[in-house]
Amino acid sequence: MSELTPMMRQYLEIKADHPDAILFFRLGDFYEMFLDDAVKASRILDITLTSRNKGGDGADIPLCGVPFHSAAPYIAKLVEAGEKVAICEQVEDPKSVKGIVKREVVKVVTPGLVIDAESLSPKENNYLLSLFPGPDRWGVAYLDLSTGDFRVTETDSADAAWAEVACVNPREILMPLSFRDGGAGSERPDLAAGRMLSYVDEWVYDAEYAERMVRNHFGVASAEAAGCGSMDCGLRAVAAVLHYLQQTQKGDVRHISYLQAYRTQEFLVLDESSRRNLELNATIGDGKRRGSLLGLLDRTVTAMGGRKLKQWINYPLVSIEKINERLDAVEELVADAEFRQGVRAALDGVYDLERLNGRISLASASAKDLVALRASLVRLPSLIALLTPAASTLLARLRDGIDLLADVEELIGRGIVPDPPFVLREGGIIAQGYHSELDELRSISREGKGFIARLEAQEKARTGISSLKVRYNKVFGYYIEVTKSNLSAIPDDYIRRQTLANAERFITPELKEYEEKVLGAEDRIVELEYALFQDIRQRVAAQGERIARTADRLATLDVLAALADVAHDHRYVRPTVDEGDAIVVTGGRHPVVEALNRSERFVANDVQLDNGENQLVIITGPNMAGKSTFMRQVALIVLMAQTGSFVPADEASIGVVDRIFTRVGASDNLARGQSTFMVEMMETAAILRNATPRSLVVLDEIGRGTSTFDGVSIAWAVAEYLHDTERCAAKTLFATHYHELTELAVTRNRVKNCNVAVKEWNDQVIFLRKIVEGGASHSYGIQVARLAGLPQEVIERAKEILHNLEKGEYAEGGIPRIARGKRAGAPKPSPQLSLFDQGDDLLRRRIAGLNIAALTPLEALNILDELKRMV
Ligand SMILES: Nc1ncnc2c1ncn2[C@@H]1O[C@H](COP(=O)(O)OP(=O)(O)OP(=O)(O)O)[C@@H](O)[C@H]1O
Repeated sequence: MSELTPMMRQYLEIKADHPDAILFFRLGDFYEMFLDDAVKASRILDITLTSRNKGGDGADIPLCGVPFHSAAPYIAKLVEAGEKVAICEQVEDPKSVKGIVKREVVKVVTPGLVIDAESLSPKENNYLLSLFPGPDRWGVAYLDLSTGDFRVTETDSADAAWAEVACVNPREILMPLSFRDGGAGSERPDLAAGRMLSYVDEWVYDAEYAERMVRNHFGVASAEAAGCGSMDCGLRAVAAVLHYLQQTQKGDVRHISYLQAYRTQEFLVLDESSRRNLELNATIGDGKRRGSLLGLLDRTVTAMGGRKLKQWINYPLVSIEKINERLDAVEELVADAEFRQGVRAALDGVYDLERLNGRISLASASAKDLVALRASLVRLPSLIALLTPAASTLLARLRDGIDLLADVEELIGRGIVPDPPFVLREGGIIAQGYHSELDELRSISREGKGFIARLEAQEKARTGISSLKVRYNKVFGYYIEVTKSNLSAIPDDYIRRQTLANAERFITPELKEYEEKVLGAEDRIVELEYALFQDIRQRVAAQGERIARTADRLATLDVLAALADVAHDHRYVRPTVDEGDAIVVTGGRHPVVEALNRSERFVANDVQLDNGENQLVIITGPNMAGKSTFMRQVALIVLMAQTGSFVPADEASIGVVDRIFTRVGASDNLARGQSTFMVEMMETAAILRNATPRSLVVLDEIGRGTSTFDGVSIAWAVAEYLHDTERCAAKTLFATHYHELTELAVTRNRVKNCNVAVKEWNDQVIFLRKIVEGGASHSYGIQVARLAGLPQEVIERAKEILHNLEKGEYAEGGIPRIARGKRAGAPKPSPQLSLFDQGDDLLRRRIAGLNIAALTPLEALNILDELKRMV
């Protein structure tokens, strides 16, 4: 080590503090990477890896580099590949007499802290999420550094905390260091996968430190004032985020000025699988946005509106007052098409103010960003004018809360040219008239250039050399060029500088004097422009809170207008949302199936669920009839109503729901090492534990993942439990293929049977898609299998087996009908009896199945004994 060059020593020292990051080590106009970092970076970035003797001991060190001026895309690519990048610059060392000698890390870019990569999709947040597992609660905090959106909550279980992770979908998760080995990350590898896990020292989570951190950052007297309230675990999760920010972002993070604390009870609780099953954000099949509820409703015209809509859909409200406030606003926008379109058009040119604000605050905004901010602000007065007559409380509040930010608009308009260049250091950014010294320098530069043109004419006249040129290059500055044939005519005051093949170059004292003035002015212009730009950017950054508030209001307005637009186009109606206990929907439709499945007209259906006679609705019907679609549609209508959206129905009255649980189909979670059946049972257990009479439960064929007898028994018992247990007597839709369950209605008075009607025609089944009262008589599984293209031979044999099963399994003489032919020497299987036969029926069937003529006396005696025991 002692033989290393000083530079390498410095590199290794810095690297020791950032072992998990690729170090971008500034050397002149390049960022260099060494050793393992170089090997990794050259592979990911596909750039040349070289080696050089920097070790001083003869050892070659691998290295690669990227130009300083165009480093951003390389950094973005590394971060995209899941790496952290520590940017190390030369900084002035106050202790050093010579000036710049020190290098230090000025910023660490991590996947969760990306603010301006192309990979940031406009309508998605890029969250850094922090988990703090306390003894009985979990703190969850998440921040989008690019927008300043910062939220905190607490959950009462690890599952609920991971449900937040699934919903928030962060790129990076912060956890206490003690969880590195086999801790929380390994608890849910499926959710941890694909996200960077970063660990924070335990002491950061110390209550006192956390409180101090939060107070200092938000400049408030207590954590309570910062919005953390009494969330002790939440506070610690927040502190970890702030600590991590301090470690990675050396710059100002003023735009992170507001922490939004929420309690899960303030929202309709949706667990992870319900969000997935209802396809709120993405489809189950291909994980795409198209085909999801969000995909359908997202007609927002701004990126911030898109992000807010996602927030609304994932966190529907439970406050009737707030829901109706949103619905009033949507109604006003639905009713007046001109108003709605006007608002949407006014918002259409508004840029992503949240991200612009983030970049401005983090001093990475370009002049173009400031111009974009101004272009957005310019649109606000006409938007306010449009909103002036708005009557609904929410629209009026938004209108009154939008800050025109006229001072910011004026400053940018006065200071920055309308179409500035991308590169800040090229000049041409600051508008004429903004700064007198700059104007003066510019006129010197202009005049200087004019002087040089005049000088050329003057020298031509003085020397009589018509081909004489005044030119400029970086080495000599301005010079006079005379071709060889004219050399005899040059005056005495010309000083030779360079001889070329055909010409010679000269300077004169007068030319040099002007040159100094012009070039000096130009250098100073670039410097001054940059300083002025930084000053403007800082002054705008100081207004970050105001910009953030206005951005939030514009986003809300955008969401309301988008919901209204969809409602208008798809003929949705305003639901009545109240405290009643009933969900009554007439002519309900599945919003997405209706919109996307154009090959079949959507058949609307009614539903009534309440805590009385219609608490538990058992839905039977063939496969493919539309049971799942119907149940999901009910859940989506409730969810949309509580989001503040109109709903796809002729009429809907929704008694507000506290939770929606869905247990739909088989969702394997092999990554978690659990079987399909296990997951199904765990989800069912969670429902029975957490449902309340105000909840909506959707159960689709539970118990299907095991043997028929076990399955039907579990399904039956679960249904009974949901009916009989007061604590969790939720409004329940229960689809099943076990027709036996329809019997529940006989003994339980809050059970209703429904089925999805079909028509039989020529041994074919025609789906009517209509939900009607009563249980289904048939499964029609075989007909559906035929539709799916099973070979005719298999279909015929299945029918035969079905017939036999229905008629009893044995032919006369005890020959089993299902297996073709007799099994030699095998003991006779006992006849499979219906689960729900009464004891007498068993006896009767056993006797009916006897072929007396074929029995030996001993067999007859044994059977008699068996029958006696049965009695
Ligand atoms: N009301 C409806 N109107 C029009 N098409 C519908 C309707 N309901 C369902 N469909 C169509 O029928 C298809 C099958 O519906 P769904 O999956 O809900 O049936 P299912 O009864 O749950 O079937 P399985 O028991 O096999 O799961 C859907 O993909 C949808 O396109």
